[in-house]
Amino acid sequence: MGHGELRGVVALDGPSGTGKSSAARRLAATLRARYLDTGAMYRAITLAVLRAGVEPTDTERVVEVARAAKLTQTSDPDASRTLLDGQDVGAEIRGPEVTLAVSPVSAVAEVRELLVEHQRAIIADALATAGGIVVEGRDIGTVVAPRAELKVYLTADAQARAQRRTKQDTASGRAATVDAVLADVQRRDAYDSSRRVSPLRPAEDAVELDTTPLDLPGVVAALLDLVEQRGLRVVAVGG
Ligand SMILES: Nc1ncnc2c1ncn2[C@@H]1O[C@H](COP(=O)(O)OP(=O)(O)O)[C@@H](O)[C@H]1O
Ligand SMILES: Nc1ccn([C@@H]2O[C@H](COP(=O)(O)OP(=O)(O)O)[C@@H](O)[C@H]2O)c(=O)n1
Repeated sequence: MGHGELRGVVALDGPSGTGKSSAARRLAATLRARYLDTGAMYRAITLAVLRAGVEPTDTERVVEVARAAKLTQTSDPDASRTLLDGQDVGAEIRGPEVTLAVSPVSAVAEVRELLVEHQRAIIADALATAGGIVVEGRDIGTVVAPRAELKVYLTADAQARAQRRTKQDTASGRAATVDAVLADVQRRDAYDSSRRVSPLRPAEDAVELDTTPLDLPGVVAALLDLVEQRGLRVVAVGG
């Protein structure tokens, strides 16, 4: 497999609706690098919990389900797929049931240990085969890849984030009002930031980027600038 133009790990963290997934995917595609959506992995385990009829707050049983689940997360930016027990669950994990239950499931230490180990293996494989990977989530710069070559913490006004999410939900056929989405975004912000294990927060050496006034191409351009400033973009030879 030919190497892309990114050398190393770019860690993108931040709250919901700041543009992590879209920006990370576009950045990775531009640099012919890999892309890892860690939120999709927490969502898939949450789906497994719901399917098993387990309460998201029943820690012991949540851990059992997480251990038994067969999760596959691919890292192709043009076709990022999430498989649970062999089935593509990409659409279902974005639904409201999973969104409502994902924060308590993600707060369980054993669930995080399992997934962090899995994520590190995917990152190691990407570095060996493609040379670079853009990883997005809540704890990438702080826990999953603390030695990432570039860490960016995306922010945006809650109102702007809720508007983006509402538009996205409506476009994918899910009824949503800005008020309801704003309430969900604020609930998850509070839960994810205050949990004991790996709370959402910027790494000390992260660059903060406020995306409120930017459109998506603007965010990607700012990220590309940072990648180039750090000397992480290399010209592919014979790739
Ligand atoms: N800078 C931006 N301006 C406007 N819309 C954006 C911007 N960044 C992302 N979006 C849109 O907002 C929605 C949420 O973005 P997403 O990348 O899923 O955020 P996150 O992964 O941080 O939750 C998507 O529909 C995306 O296209
Ligand atoms: N690295 C990560 C990624 C997601 N998560 C959890 O998973 C949830 C869903 O993440 P996501 O990135 O898919 O959610 P959105 O921001 O796209 O709505 C978050 O609210 C966190 O509770 C986490 O704890 N750690």
